[in-house]
Amino acid sequence: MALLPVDEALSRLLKQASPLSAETVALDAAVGRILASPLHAKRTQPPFEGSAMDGYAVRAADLDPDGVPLELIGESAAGHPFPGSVEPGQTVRIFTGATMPDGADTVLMQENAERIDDKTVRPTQKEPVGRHVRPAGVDFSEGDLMLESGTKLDFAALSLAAAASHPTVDVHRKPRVAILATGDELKAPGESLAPGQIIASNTYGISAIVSEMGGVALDLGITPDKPAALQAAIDKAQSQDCDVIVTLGGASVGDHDLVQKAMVDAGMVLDFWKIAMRPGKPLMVGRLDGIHVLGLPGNPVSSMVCAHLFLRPLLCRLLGSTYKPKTVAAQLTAHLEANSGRQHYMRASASYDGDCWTVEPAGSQDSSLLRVMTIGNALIVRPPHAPAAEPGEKVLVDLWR
Ligand SMILES: Nc1nc2c(c(=O)[nH]1)N[C@H]1C(S)=C(S)[C@@H](COP(=O)(O)OP(=O)(O)OC[C@H]3O[C@@H](n4cnc5c(N)ncnc54)[C@H](O)[C@@H]3O)O[C@H]1N2
Ligand code: MOO
Repeated sequence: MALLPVDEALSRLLKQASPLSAETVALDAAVGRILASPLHAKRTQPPFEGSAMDGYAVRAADLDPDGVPLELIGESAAGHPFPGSVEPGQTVRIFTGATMPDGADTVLMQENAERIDDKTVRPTQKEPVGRHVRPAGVDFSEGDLMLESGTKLDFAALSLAAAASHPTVDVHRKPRVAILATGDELKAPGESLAPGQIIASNTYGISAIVSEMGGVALDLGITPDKPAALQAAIDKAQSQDCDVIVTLGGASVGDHDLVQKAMVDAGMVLDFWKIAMRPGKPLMVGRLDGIHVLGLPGNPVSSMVCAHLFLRPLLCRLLGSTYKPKTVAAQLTAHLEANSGRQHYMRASASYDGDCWTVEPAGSQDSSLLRVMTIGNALIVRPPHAPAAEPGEKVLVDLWR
Protein backbone atom coordinates (compact mmCIF):
# COMPACT_ATOMS: atom_id res chain seq x y z
CA MET A 1 0.00 0.00 0.00
CA ALA A 2 1.41 3.43 -0.96
CA LEU A 3 2.21 5.65 1.99
CA LEU A 4 0.06 8.77 2.36
CA PRO A 5 1.86 12.06 1.52
CA VAL A 6 2.25 14.40 4.52
CA ASP A 7 0.11 17.23 3.07
CA GLU A 8 -2.73 14.89 2.24
CA ALA A 9 -2.61 13.31 5.70
CA LEU A 10 -2.74 16.71 7.36
CA SER A 11 -5.65 17.95 5.29
CA ARG A 12 -7.60 14.74 5.99
CA LEU A 13 -7.01 15.20 9.71
CA LEU A 14 -8.01 18.87 9.69
CA LYS A 15 -11.09 18.28 7.53
CA GLN A 16 -12.55 16.26 10.39
CA ALA A 17 -11.85 18.93 13.01
CA SER A 18 -13.79 22.07 13.84
CA PRO A 19 -13.41 24.75 16.53
CA LEU A 20 -14.63 23.73 19.99
CA SER A 21 -17.60 25.43 21.65
CA ALA A 22 -17.24 28.87 23.24
CA GLU A 23 -16.96 29.79 26.90
CA THR A 24 -16.95 33.19 28.60
CA VAL A 25 -13.83 34.07 30.58
CA ALA A 26 -12.61 37.13 32.47
CA LEU A 27 -10.13 39.29 30.55
CA ASP A 28 -7.23 38.39 32.83
CA ALA A 29 -7.79 34.69 32.11
CA ALA A 30 -7.95 35.20 28.35
CA VAL A 31 -4.27 35.68 27.46
CA GLY A 32 -3.42 33.63 24.38
CA ARG A 33 -7.00 32.38 23.91
CA ILE A 34 -8.85 32.66 20.59
CA LEU A 35 -11.91 34.88 20.29
CA ALA A 36 -15.03 32.85 19.44
CA SER A 37 -17.25 35.75 18.33
CA PRO A 38 -16.63 39.25 16.95
CA LEU A 39 -16.12 41.92 19.60
CA HIS A 40 -17.78 45.32 19.19
CA ALA A 41 -17.06 48.50 21.14
CA LYS A 42 -19.51 49.17 23.96
CA ARG A 43 -18.37 52.80 24.15
CA THR A 44 -16.59 55.56 22.26
CA GLN A 45 -12.87 56.22 22.81
CA PRO A 46 -12.02 58.87 23.77
CA PRO A 47 -15.55 59.74 24.87
CA PHE A 48 -14.84 63.50 24.76
CA GLU A 49 -12.60 65.95 22.90
CA GLY A 50 -9.42 66.04 24.98
CA SER A 51 -5.93 67.44 25.27
CA ALA A 52 -2.84 65.48 24.17
CA MET A 53 -0.46 67.81 26.06
CA ASP A 54 0.01 69.77 29.28
CA GLY A 55 -0.50 73.46 28.45
CA TYR A 56 -3.30 75.94 27.77
CA ALA A 57 -6.64 75.50 26.02
CA VAL A 58 -6.99 78.45 23.65
CA ARG A 59 -8.75 79.78 20.59
CA ALA A 60 -6.07 79.48 17.86
CA ALA A 61 -7.08 82.87 16.44
CA ASP A 62 -6.02 84.51 19.74
CA LEU A 63 -2.41 83.27 19.57
CA ASP A 64 -0.22 86.30 18.91
CA PRO A 65 3.17 86.57 20.66
CA ASP A 66 3.14 90.31 19.95
CA GLY A 67 -0.47 90.91 20.95
CA VAL A 68 -2.32 91.24 24.25
CA PRO A 69 -1.54 88.33 26.65
CA LEU A 70 -4.36 85.85 27.38
CA GLU A 71 -6.50 85.96 30.52
CA LEU A 72 -6.22 82.71 32.53
CA ILE A 73 -9.73 81.85 33.82
CA GLY A 74 -9.47 78.32 35.24
CA GLU A 75 -8.24 74.73 34.91
CA SER A 76 -9.23 71.47 33.23
CA ALA A 77 -7.54 68.33 34.60
CA ALA A 78 -8.14 64.63 33.75
CA GLY A 79 -11.40 63.69 35.48
CA HIS A 80 -12.15 67.35 36.40
CA PRO A 81 -13.49 69.27 33.36
CA PHE A 82 -13.66 73.09 33.40
CA PRO A 83 -17.35 73.99 33.72
CA GLY A 84 -17.30 77.29 31.81
CA SER A 85 -16.45 78.49 28.35
CA VAL A 86 -13.33 80.09 26.84
CA GLU A 87 -14.22 83.47 25.31
CA PRO A 88 -11.99 85.48 22.91
CA GLY A 89 -8.78 86.56 24.69
CA GLN A 90 -9.13 83.90 27.42
CA THR A 91 -7.39 80.62 28.17
CA VAL A 92 -7.77 77.65 30.56
CA ARG A 93 -4.86 75.71 32.06
CA ILE A 94 -5.19 72.14 30.72
CA PHE A 95 -3.48 68.79 31.32
CA THR A 96 -2.97 65.68 29.20
CA GLY A 97 -6.17 63.63 29.03
CA ALA A 98 -8.40 66.48 30.25
CA THR A 99 -11.61 67.57 28.48
CA MET A 100 -11.34 70.56 26.14
CA PRO A 101 -13.44 73.41 27.52
CA ASP A 102 -16.21 74.89 25.36
CA GLY A 103 -14.97 77.68 23.12
CA ALA A 104 -11.34 76.47 22.96
CA ASP A 105 -10.17 74.76 19.75
CA THR A 106 -6.41 74.31 20.30
CA VAL A 107 -3.86 73.39 22.95
CA LEU A 108 -0.76 75.51 23.37
CA MET A 109 2.02 73.39 24.98
CA GLN A 110 3.31 75.00 28.17
CA GLU A 111 6.81 75.05 26.65
CA ASN A 112 5.41 77.55 24.10
CA ALA A 113 3.87 79.86 26.69
CA GLU A 114 5.18 82.35 29.21
CA ARG A 115 3.28 82.47 32.50
CA ILE A 116 3.37 86.13 33.44
CA ASP A 117 1.32 85.76 36.67
CA ASP A 118 -1.65 83.81 38.12
CA LYS A 119 -4.05 85.45 35.69
CA THR A 120 -1.95 86.05 32.57
CA VAL A 121 -0.28 83.90 29.90
CA ARG A 122 1.66 85.09 26.86
CA PRO A 123 1.91 82.69 23.86
CA THR A 124 5.42 82.54 22.42
CA GLN A 125 4.24 81.07 19.12
CA LYS A 126 1.16 80.55 16.94
CA GLU A 127 -0.53 77.16 16.42
CA PRO A 128 -2.94 75.88 13.78
CA VAL A 129 -6.53 75.16 14.88
CA GLY A 130 -6.86 71.72 16.47
CA ARG A 131 -3.18 71.37 17.44
CA HIS A 132 -2.75 68.80 20.27
CA VAL A 133 -6.52 68.18 20.44
CA ARG A 134 -7.79 64.59 20.28
CA PRO A 135 -11.28 64.49 18.77
CA ALA A 136 -13.94 62.36 20.49
CA GLY A 137 -14.01 58.85 18.94
CA VAL A 138 -10.64 59.24 17.20
CA ASP A 139 -9.70 55.71 18.36
CA PHE A 140 -13.10 54.01 18.00
CA SER A 141 -16.82 54.61 18.32
CA GLU A 142 -19.54 52.65 20.09
CA GLY A 143 -20.65 49.73 17.90
CA ASP A 144 -17.43 49.55 15.87
CA LEU A 145 -16.02 46.06 15.14
CA MET A 146 -12.91 45.88 17.32
CA LEU A 147 -11.70 42.28 16.94
CA GLU A 148 -12.72 39.58 14.48
CA SER A 149 -13.65 36.14 15.68
CA GLY A 150 -10.49 33.97 15.45
CA THR A 151 -8.22 36.71 16.84
CA LYS A 152 -5.55 35.57 19.29
CA LEU A 153 -5.87 37.63 22.45
CA ASP A 154 -2.40 39.07 22.96
CA PHE A 155 -1.43 42.22 24.88
CA ALA A 156 -2.74 44.55 22.16
CA ALA A 157 -6.06 42.79 21.63
CA LEU A 158 -6.68 42.49 25.38
CA SER A 159 -5.98 46.21 25.95
CA LEU A 160 -8.43 47.05 23.18
CA ALA A 161 -11.11 44.70 24.57
CA ALA A 162 -10.70 46.33 27.99
CA ALA A 163 -10.87 49.88 26.56
CA ALA A 164 -14.01 48.88 24.67
CA SER A 165 -15.44 48.03 28.14
CA HIS A 166 -15.63 44.24 27.95
CA PRO A 167 -14.85 42.67 31.35
CA THR A 168 -15.20 39.21 29.76
CA VAL A 169 -14.66 37.68 26.31
CA ASP A 170 -16.04 34.62 24.50
CA VAL A 171 -13.23 32.24 23.59
CA HIS A 172 -13.06 28.70 22.25
CA ARG A 173 -12.82 26.03 24.92
CA LYS A 174 -9.34 24.57 25.53
CA PRO A 175 -8.89 21.16 23.89
CA ARG A 176 -8.41 18.37 26.43
CA VAL A 177 -5.75 15.91 25.29
CA ALA A 178 -5.41 12.52 26.97
CA ILE A 179 -1.88 11.11 26.61
CA LEU A 180 -1.43 7.40 26.89
CA ALA A 181 2.07 5.90 26.85
CA THR A 182 2.21 2.21 25.93
CA GLY A 183 4.98 -0.36 26.33
CA ASP A 184 6.06 -3.09 28.77
CA GLU A 185 9.54 -1.55 28.86
CA LEU A 186 8.50 1.89 30.14
CA LYS A 187 9.06 3.35 33.60
CA ALA A 188 8.48 6.87 34.90
CA PRO A 189 11.42 9.29 35.29
CA GLY A 190 13.24 8.61 38.60
CA GLU A 191 12.15 4.96 38.80
CA SER A 192 14.81 2.25 38.80
CA LEU A 193 15.11 0.23 35.63
CA ALA A 194 15.19 -3.57 35.30
CA PRO A 195 17.10 -5.03 32.30
CA GLY A 196 15.51 -3.97 29.00
CA GLN A 197 13.52 -1.11 30.51
CA ILE A 198 13.75 2.57 29.57
CA ILE A 199 12.26 5.83 30.77
CA ALA A 200 8.97 7.00 29.25
CA SER A 201 9.98 10.50 28.17
CA ASN A 202 7.54 11.16 25.35
CA THR A 203 4.61 12.07 27.60
CA TYR A 204 6.50 15.09 28.86
CA GLY A 205 7.37 16.37 25.40
CA ILE A 206 3.82 15.91 24.13
CA SER A 207 2.33 17.52 27.26
CA ALA A 208 4.62 20.51 26.72
CA ILE A 209 3.44 20.87 23.13
CA VAL A 210 -0.21 20.65 24.23
CA SER A 211 0.27 23.30 26.94
CA GLU A 212 2.29 25.59 24.65
CA MET A 213 -0.51 25.46 22.10
CA GLY A 214 -3.14 26.36 24.71
CA GLY A 215 -4.60 22.92 25.39
CA VAL A 216 -4.97 20.88 28.58
CA ALA A 217 -2.79 17.76 28.81
CA LEU A 218 -4.12 14.78 30.79
CA ASP A 219 -1.41 12.24 31.58
CA LEU A 220 -2.98 8.78 31.65
CA GLY A 221 0.25 7.10 32.65
CA ILE A 222 1.94 4.01 31.20
CA THR A 223 -0.01 1.02 29.91
CA PRO A 224 1.63 -2.35 29.29
CA ASP A 225 1.38 -4.09 25.90
CA LYS A 226 -1.64 -6.20 26.95
CA PRO A 227 -5.02 -5.97 25.18
CA ALA A 228 -6.99 -5.82 28.45
CA ALA A 229 -4.76 -3.09 29.89
CA LEU A 230 -4.98 -1.08 26.68
CA GLN A 231 -8.74 -1.48 26.69
CA ALA A 232 -8.94 -0.19 30.26
CA ALA A 233 -6.71 2.78 29.41
CA ILE A 234 -8.83 3.67 26.38
CA ASP A 235 -12.00 3.46 28.54
CA LYS A 236 -10.33 5.77 31.04
CA ALA A 237 -9.39 8.25 28.30
CA GLN A 238 -12.98 8.25 27.05
CA SER A 239 -14.25 8.97 30.55
CA GLN A 240 -12.07 12.11 30.79
CA ASP A 241 -14.21 14.24 28.46
CA CYS A 242 -11.25 14.60 26.16
CA ASP A 243 -11.23 15.97 22.63
CA VAL A 244 -8.06 14.17 21.54
CA ILE A 245 -6.41 10.92 22.58
CA VAL A 246 -2.70 10.68 21.82
CA THR A 247 -1.17 7.23 22.11
CA LEU A 248 2.60 6.83 22.26
CA GLY A 249 4.30 3.74 20.88
CA GLY A 250 2.96 0.40 19.69
CA ALA A 251 2.08 1.98 16.35
CA SER A 252 4.23 -0.10 14.04
CA VAL A 253 4.06 -3.68 12.77
CA GLY A 254 5.72 -5.67 15.59
CA ASP A 255 3.98 -8.48 17.45
CA HIS A 256 3.63 -6.18 20.48
CA ASP A 257 2.32 -3.15 18.56
CA LEU A 258 -1.27 -3.53 19.69
CA VAL A 259 -2.56 0.03 19.85
CA GLN A 260 -4.43 0.14 16.56
CA LYS A 261 -6.24 -3.15 17.20
CA ALA A 262 -7.20 -2.07 20.73
CA MET A 263 -8.52 1.23 19.40
CA VAL A 264 -10.52 -0.42 16.62
CA ASP A 265 -11.91 -2.96 19.13
CA ALA A 266 -13.00 0.00 21.27
CA GLY A 267 -14.91 1.43 18.29
CA MET A 268 -12.34 3.68 16.58
CA VAL A 269 -12.92 4.31 12.89
CA LEU A 270 -9.46 4.29 11.33
CA ASP A 271 -8.92 7.15 8.90
CA PHE A 272 -5.33 6.42 7.87
CA TRP A 273 -2.13 4.74 9.02
CA LYS A 274 1.42 5.11 7.67
CA ILE A 275 2.68 8.34 6.17
CA ALA A 276 5.37 8.99 3.57
CA MET A 277 7.57 10.73 6.10
CA ARG A 278 10.72 10.14 8.11
CA PRO A 279 10.67 10.04 11.05
CA GLY A 280 7.06 9.21 11.83
CA LYS A 281 6.02 6.64 9.24
CA PRO A 282 3.68 4.63 11.53
CA LEU A 283 1.47 7.62 12.45
CA MET A 284 -2.18 6.57 12.84
CA VAL A 285 -5.28 8.80 12.73
CA GLY A 286 -8.88 7.89 13.55
CA ARG A 287 -12.05 8.92 15.42
CA LEU A 288 -13.47 7.27 18.51
CA ASP A 289 -16.97 8.54 19.35
CA GLY A 290 -16.06 12.02 18.09
CA ILE A 291 -12.66 12.04 19.81
CA HIS A 292 -9.68 12.59 17.52
CA VAL A 293 -7.20 9.76 17.92
CA LEU A 294 -3.55 10.31 17.06
CA GLY A 295 -1.36 7.23 17.36
CA LEU A 296 2.23 8.48 17.49
CA PRO A 297 5.29 6.27 17.05
CA GLY A 298 7.27 5.40 20.16
CA ASN A 299 10.67 6.57 18.95
CA PRO A 300 11.07 9.86 20.82
CA VAL A 301 12.03 12.03 17.85
CA SER A 302 9.35 10.45 15.62
CA SER A 303 6.82 11.17 18.30
CA MET A 304 7.83 14.85 18.62
CA VAL A 305 8.05 15.42 14.85
CA CYS A 306 4.57 13.91 14.39
CA ALA A 307 3.19 16.06 17.21
CA HIS A 308 4.77 19.13 15.64
CA LEU A 309 3.38 18.39 12.19
CA PHE A 310 -0.06 17.02 13.11
CA LEU A 311 -1.00 17.70 16.74
CA ARG A 312 -0.10 21.40 16.62
CA PRO A 313 -2.30 22.14 13.57
CA LEU A 314 -5.09 19.99 15.03
CA LEU A 315 -5.02 21.91 18.33
CA CYS A 316 -5.01 25.23 16.48
CA ARG A 317 -8.07 24.15 14.54
CA LEU A 318 -9.89 23.06 17.71
CA LEU A 319 -8.95 26.38 19.31
CA GLY A 320 -10.42 28.30 16.36
CA SER A 321 -7.21 29.46 14.68
CA THR A 322 -4.96 28.32 11.86
CA TYR A 323 -1.49 26.95 12.46
CA LYS A 324 1.30 28.76 10.63
CA PRO A 325 4.67 26.98 10.68
CA LYS A 326 7.74 29.21 10.93
CA THR A 327 9.62 28.33 7.76
CA VAL A 328 12.61 29.97 6.07
CA ALA A 329 14.85 29.20 3.12
CA ALA A 330 18.37 28.54 4.42
CA GLN A 331 21.78 27.87 2.88
CA LEU A 332 23.12 24.41 3.55
CA THR A 333 26.52 24.08 5.17
CA ALA A 334 26.94 20.38 4.31
CA HIS A 335 26.25 17.83 1.60
CA LEU A 336 22.90 15.98 1.73
CA GLU A 337 22.28 12.62 0.11
CA ALA A 338 19.40 12.20 -2.36
CA ASN A 339 16.17 11.50 -0.46
CA SER A 340 13.98 8.40 -0.58
CA GLY A 341 10.23 8.46 -1.26
CA ARG A 342 9.44 9.66 2.30
CA GLN A 343 9.48 13.38 3.13
CA HIS A 344 12.42 13.72 5.46
CA TYR A 345 12.43 16.07 8.48
CA MET A 346 16.14 16.28 9.28
CA ARG A 347 17.22 17.55 12.68
CA ALA A 348 19.44 20.60 12.17
CA SER A 349 20.73 23.87 13.60
CA ALA A 350 19.70 27.05 11.77
CA SER A 351 21.01 30.53 12.42
CA TYR A 352 20.56 34.01 11.00
CA ASP A 353 23.60 36.24 10.56
CA GLY A 354 21.61 39.44 9.94
CA ASP A 355 21.63 38.83 6.21
CA CYS A 356 20.72 35.23 5.51
CA TRP A 357 19.84 31.93 7.17
CA THR A 358 22.26 29.01 7.18
CA VAL A 359 21.50 25.49 8.32
CA GLU A 360 23.70 22.64 9.46
CA PRO A 361 22.20 19.13 9.49
CA ALA A 362 22.89 16.98 12.56
CA GLY A 363 25.41 14.20 11.97
CA SER A 364 23.02 11.41 12.95
CA GLN A 365 19.36 11.31 12.02
CA ASP A 366 18.44 8.29 14.17
CA SER A 367 14.93 8.88 15.50
CA SER A 368 15.85 7.76 19.02
CA LEU A 369 18.32 10.61 19.62
CA LEU A 370 16.80 13.12 21.99
CA ARG A 371 20.05 14.94 22.62
CA VAL A 372 20.56 15.67 18.92
CA MET A 373 16.98 16.95 18.80
CA THR A 374 17.67 19.27 21.72
CA ILE A 375 20.90 20.71 20.33
CA GLY A 376 19.22 21.68 17.04
CA ASN A 377 16.41 24.20 16.61
CA ALA A 378 15.28 23.31 13.11
CA LEU A 379 14.05 20.63 10.74
CA ILE A 380 15.28 20.59 7.15
CA VAL A 381 12.28 19.56 5.04
CA ARG A 382 13.43 17.26 2.22
CA PRO A 383 10.63 16.48 -0.24
CA PRO A 384 10.25 12.88 -1.44
CA HIS A 385 12.93 11.99 -4.03
CA ALA A 386 14.78 15.31 -3.58
CA PRO A 387 18.13 15.03 -5.40
CA ALA A 388 21.41 15.29 -3.49
CA ALA A 389 22.15 18.85 -2.33
CA GLU A 390 25.49 20.63 -1.90
CA PRO A 391 26.75 23.27 0.55
CA GLY A 392 25.45 26.71 -0.44
CA GLU A 393 22.20 25.38 -1.87
CA LYS A 394 18.95 26.67 -0.37
CA VAL A 395 16.67 24.27 1.46
CA LEU A 396 13.37 24.73 3.26
CA VAL A 397 13.74 24.84 7.03
CA ASP A 398 11.04 24.59 9.70
CA LEU A 399 12.11 26.48 12.85
CA TRP A 400 10.29 24.08 15.13
CA ARG A 401 11.78 25.18 18.47
N1 LIG B 1 9.67 -4.16 10.50
C1 LIG B 1 9.46 -2.87 10.74
N2 LIG B 1 9.86 -2.37 11.89
C2 LIG B 1 9.64 -1.06 12.15
C3 LIG B 1 9.03 -0.25 11.19
C4 LIG B 1 8.58 -0.83 9.99
O1 LIG B 1 8.01 -0.17 9.11
N3 LIG B 1 8.81 -2.14 9.82
N4 LIG B 1 8.88 1.07 11.47
C5 LIG B 1 9.88 1.65 12.30
C6 LIG B 1 9.57 3.01 12.59
S1 LIG B 1 9.68 4.08 11.31
C7 LIG B 1 9.31 3.44 13.85
S2 LIG B 1 9.17 5.10 14.17
C8 LIG B 1 9.20 2.55 14.98
C9 LIG B 1 8.01 2.97 15.85
O2 LIG B 1 7.36 1.92 16.32
P1 LIG B 1 6.27 1.94 17.47
O3 LIG B 1 5.40 3.11 17.43
O4 LIG B 1 5.60 0.64 17.42
O5 LIG B 1 7.12 2.14 18.77
P2 LIG B 1 7.59 1.11 19.85
O6 LIG B 1 8.03 -0.12 19.19
O7 LIG B 1 6.57 1.02 20.88
O8 LIG B 1 8.84 1.91 20.39
C10 LIG B 1 9.89 2.31 19.58
C11 LIG B 1 11.01 2.83 20.47
O9 LIG B 1 10.57 3.94 21.23
C12 LIG B 1 10.66 3.70 22.63
N5 LIG B 1 9.50 4.30 23.29
C13 LIG B 1 8.23 3.89 23.20
N6 LIG B 1 7.43 4.68 23.94
C14 LIG B 1 8.21 5.60 24.51
C15 LIG B 1 7.98 6.68 25.41
N7 LIG B 1 6.74 6.96 25.86
N8 LIG B 1 9.03 7.44 25.78
C16 LIG B 1 10.29 7.14 25.33
N9 LIG B 1 10.56 6.12 24.49
C17 LIG B 1 9.54 5.36 24.10
C18 LIG B 1 10.64 2.22 22.74
O10 LIG B 1 11.21 1.75 23.93
C19 LIG B 1 11.42 1.81 21.51
O11 LIG B 1 12.80 1.92 21.76
O12 LIG B 1 9.10 1.23 14.54
C20 LIG B 1 10.12 0.87 13.59
N10 LIG B 1 10.05 -0.53 13.34
O1 MOO C 1 10.29 6.85 10.67
MO1 MOO C 1 10.46 6.10 12.22
O2 MOO C 1 9.35 7.22 12.64
O3 MOO C 1 12.12 5.78 11.79
O4 MOO C 1 11.56 6.82 13.28
